[in-house]
Amino acid sequence: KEKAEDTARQQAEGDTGKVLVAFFSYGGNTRKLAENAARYTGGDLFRIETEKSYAEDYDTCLEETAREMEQNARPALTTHVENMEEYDVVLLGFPIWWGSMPMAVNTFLEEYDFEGKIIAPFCTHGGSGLGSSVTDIEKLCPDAETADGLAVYGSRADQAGEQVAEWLEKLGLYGENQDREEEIQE
Ligand SMILES: Cc1cc2nc3c(=O)[nH]c(=O)nc-3n(C[C@H](O)[C@H](O)[C@H](O)COP(=O)(O)O)c2cc1C
Repeated sequence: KEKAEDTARQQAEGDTGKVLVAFFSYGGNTRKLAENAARYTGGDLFRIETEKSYAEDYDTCLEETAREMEQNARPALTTHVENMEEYDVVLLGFPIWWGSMPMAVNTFLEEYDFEGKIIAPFCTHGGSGLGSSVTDIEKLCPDAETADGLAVYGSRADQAGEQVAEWLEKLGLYGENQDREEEIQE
């Protein structure tokens, strides 16, 4: 089944090159955006996962992640992109944690060579918007081109299909062969 999906994705690729949709999500909000983005671009979906699991309890998770921020930690990842050199565009999704991206996204960005690639960030958040994430990405990946980012309120993640589609259209990444009508009817 996966092979067939891969082929369909390859056929859906436009002139913009091959797209990877890499995302980190703790509560599932960002995952919804990522799934839409993969569907609309025909890109490959990749979930950034950490060795450690963050506490389900929100306050405990806040404490854990605050400590990571203080220590400028690089949590180890259990998932890896085998063929990063094949991608021209990386749509990078994450929740805003403490005003920027989770430290696991830093680990991800340091693992690969993004030279010549376009990184288009998207996030879900509780009010911060993209925070300092874009600047942080640019610092970690000075050889990549950073495209305009998308910020969606976490509470709106379920209804963000159209926002995601419009963002991708602006970036010229919206796939012609995707059946947007099914998802977003006026
Ligand atoms: C540890 C932690 C820190 C957070 N820090 C912020 C923040 O600084 N600013 C903000 O707007 N939202 C913050 N949030 C809210 C999340 O960004 C928001 O709920 C997001 O949609 C979660 O995405 P997810 O379900 O994909 O994990 C934080 C959430 C958590 C769990």
